[in-house]
Amino acid sequence: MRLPGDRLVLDQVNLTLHSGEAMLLTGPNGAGKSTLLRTLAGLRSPTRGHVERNAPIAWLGHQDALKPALSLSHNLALSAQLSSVPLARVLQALDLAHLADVPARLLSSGQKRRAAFARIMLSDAKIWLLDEPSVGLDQASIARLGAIMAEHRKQGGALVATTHVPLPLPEAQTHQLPVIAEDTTLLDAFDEDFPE
Ligand SMILES: Nc1ncnc2c1ncn2[C@@H]1O[C@H](COP(=O)(O)OP(=O)(O)OP(=O)(O)O)[C@@H](O)[C@H]1O
Repeated sequence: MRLPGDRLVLDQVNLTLHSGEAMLLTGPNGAGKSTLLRTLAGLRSPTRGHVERNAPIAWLGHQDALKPALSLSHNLALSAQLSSVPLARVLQALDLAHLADVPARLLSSGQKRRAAFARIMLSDAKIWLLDEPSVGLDQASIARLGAIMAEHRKQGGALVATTHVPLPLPEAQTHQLPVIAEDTTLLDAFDEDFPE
């Protein structure tokens, strides 16, 4: 994968994920974990090669995408309306039920992260693509996330997660990405993204 500035971040990546499986993308800052995940999601096209997806995907990015003035349950209302999973069950699984009527602006960062994860659970998608899902979560919440991800796999789902910390994902494949590009090429990328 080449980014603006002719920056090579991913080279010779070959991954396969089956139903029930999980994959962790690891590597240092800047190695290309998010870029690979965005490519898997179809948010970016690979310079060479291709991605085959044969099931719907749900995407958890770095932004929690909550409207500050709306309550947690209002923020999730549209996803809940389209979902086959009851919102109450999702809120309970994420220990968010007691916060349903609280405006999102009053939630802590870990609570916001769990709220963003609620959308994933409500998506009905078979493939979950999770960019650093545990950021801001305490140990109990990470364990809860582990149980939710295990249940998703048990139901035939699959997931790919980027992470800098160990996640409770038994029998997950780990794909470690190396840093390929020098950071100095970023300046060229900047010029290309924002021409004068
Ligand atoms: N649109 C872009 N244009 C140019 N370079 C980019 C662009 N997006 C990302 N990069 C560069 O590509 C490299 C990989 O970025 P990416 O965000 O995928 O890394 P990462 O492994 O997820 O890092 P982190 O662990 O810090 O989240 C970085 O050096 C980044 O600066």
